[in-house]
Amino acid sequence: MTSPTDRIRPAVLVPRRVADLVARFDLTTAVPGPDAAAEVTAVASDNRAVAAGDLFVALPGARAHGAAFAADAVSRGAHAVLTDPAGADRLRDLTVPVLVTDDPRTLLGPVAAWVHGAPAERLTTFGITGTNGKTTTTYQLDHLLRSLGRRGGLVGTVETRSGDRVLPSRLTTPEASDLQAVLAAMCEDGVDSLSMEVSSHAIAMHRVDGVVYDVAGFTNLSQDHLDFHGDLPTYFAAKAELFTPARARRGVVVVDDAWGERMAAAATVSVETVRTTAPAPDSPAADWTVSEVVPHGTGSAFTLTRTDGLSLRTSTSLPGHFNVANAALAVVMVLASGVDPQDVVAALEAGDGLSARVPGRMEVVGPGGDGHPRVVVDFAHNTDALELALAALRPTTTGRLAVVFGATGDRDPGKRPAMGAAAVAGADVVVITDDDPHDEDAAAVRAAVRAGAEAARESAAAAGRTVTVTEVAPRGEAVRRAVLEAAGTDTVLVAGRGHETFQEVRGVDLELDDRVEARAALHARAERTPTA
Ligand SMILES: CC(=O)N[C@H]1[C@@H](OP(=O)(O)OP(=O)(O)OC[C@H]2O[C@@H](n3ccc(=O)[nH]c3=O)[C@H](O)[C@@H]2O)O[C@H](CO)[C@@H](O)[C@@H]1O[C@H](C)C(=O)N[C@@H](C)C(=O)N[C@H](CCC(=O)O)C(=O)O
Ligand SMILES: Nc1ncnc2c1ncn2[C@@H]1O[C@H](COP(=O)(O)OP(=O)(O)OP(=O)(O)O)[C@@H](O)[C@H]1O
Repeated sequence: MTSPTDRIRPAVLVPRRVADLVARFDLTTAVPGPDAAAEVTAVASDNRAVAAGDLFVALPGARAHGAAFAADAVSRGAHAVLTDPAGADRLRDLTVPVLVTDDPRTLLGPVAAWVHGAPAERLTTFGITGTNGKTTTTYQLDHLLRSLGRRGGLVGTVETRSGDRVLPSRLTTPEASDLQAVLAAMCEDGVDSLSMEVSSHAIAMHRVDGVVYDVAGFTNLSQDHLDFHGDLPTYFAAKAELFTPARARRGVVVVDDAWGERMAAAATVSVETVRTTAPAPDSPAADWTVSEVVPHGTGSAFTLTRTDGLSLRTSTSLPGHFNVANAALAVVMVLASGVDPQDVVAALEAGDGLSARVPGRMEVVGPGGDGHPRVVVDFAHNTDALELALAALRPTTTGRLAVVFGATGDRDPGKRPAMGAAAVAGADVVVITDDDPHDEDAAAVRAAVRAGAEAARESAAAAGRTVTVTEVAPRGEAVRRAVLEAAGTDTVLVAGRGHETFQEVRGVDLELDDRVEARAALHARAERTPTA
């Protein structure tokens, strides 16, 4: 698990005078005031990540005030502290300059960008938001950019990549100070193009302040993260901010859902729209449409056409129509950045389309055959994604479709019964287990999911469909049983955790990787039936 102290930082740091920082950002100073010679070389907002020469930014938070950690930050070598008036009140005895502003969170990104020499301006930057599809689309984008001969850098839920430096992620979008340091490292590593996920939390928490994306992309919006945003319109509004001049130069919006239409209408930067499904009768025409979608290997081939007739045909190896939408978004974002369409066509041909491997996203860990089920691990952890993942696997499943999944503790309880119902609607065998219980009672979370599943099962039974619903914990055992009990023609979808390698139970990280569990179960099955 990535520790809170792990960071990718540039190796070469340029000192900045604290006095210049004060002047540039209109800061006030508390005793002892900036010593004219004081300099900082980087920025940290967590004391555990402070290196000698840093500016420590002590932020007020929901759980703590960063000022509580300022003395430790100074003992680790921080040259100055930036905080709010409440923080400054607690720091009268510090021996380094204490700089004050009313809302330091909104300055963290711009200050870190200034300290690192505005690294985002030295990269072509692509930022993707949306409830589902951000990770997949960033990998597809990165794949296409590399096929174009670009040197891609990546930031997202799975990992951060700068040249040869790779760091597993703790957050989808890192804290502003860490993000600016990564972008500076990318410049140092010769990266020229950034593909990154921008979560709604990140926008609301100012983590991407200090970046204006060359192209912003929107995948879709459905119920998620309401524990943080409160309601869907507020969640939407956080994402819509990405399509304003403060955050992007232009945008590409998938308008398959009504939220996409709203996003395109709300955008105050120039936006191109992409539609991959049949439009509702009164929908405006999209700038790009997807047609002629046919199965292609494990995924799909499709044609993408602009209203002026420009057209290209390509493919993705990732299963499901939603991955066609992600792929189309990636292509149009690259075109929107100004790359010549002929170069894009050539790169798609050279790079096998958008066939990026995305860890834990529709990842086939057992292809099926020889009497064994197909086993797929996916990150679907909300209702919409679960429905779509099941729908993506149904057409290629000749036997039963089984799903193993759970809901997260301490997060949006409203989605638990809905996920249970979605599983019953899409699968024949439903195995309810644990996701990350966090501090909640895991059995209570399962019971809430089960309530939705049982209600849906009864309705399905009334309509003549038989669905089996069971509850199995711990998760490893649930995966094992589902795989062992499946028939050779079945598909088992293990949903919700994707690439994750730890499960958090009451503050303890337990090792758990669905792909490892699934492979072990397939192995046990092969041992049990050597010539099935
Ligand atoms: C709601 C939210 O996003 N909160 C984030 C926020 O917390 P906070 O402002 O309440 O900060 P806090 O924990 O009270 O700490 C206050 C300050 O003290 C500092 N501190 C704290 C402890 C310590 O020992 N030393 C220290 O210096 C912290 O770095 C912070 O600057 O700032 C913290 C520091 O950066 C984050 O760790 C924390 O993320 C929490 C843990 C989190 O789980 N966030 C999730 C929900 C999130 O952001 N998810 C999205 C993706 C969602 C998705 O699409 O799936 C993401 O982008 O990852
Ligand atoms: N365009 C899409 N529409 C709906 N569902 C999708 C789409 N793309 C992927 N999914 C589903 O959502 C899951 C998460 O996909 P992905 O990791 O690419 O999205 P994400 O936005 O990064 O999610 P998160 O923010 O939760 O990490 C996938 O495992 C898949 O089941």
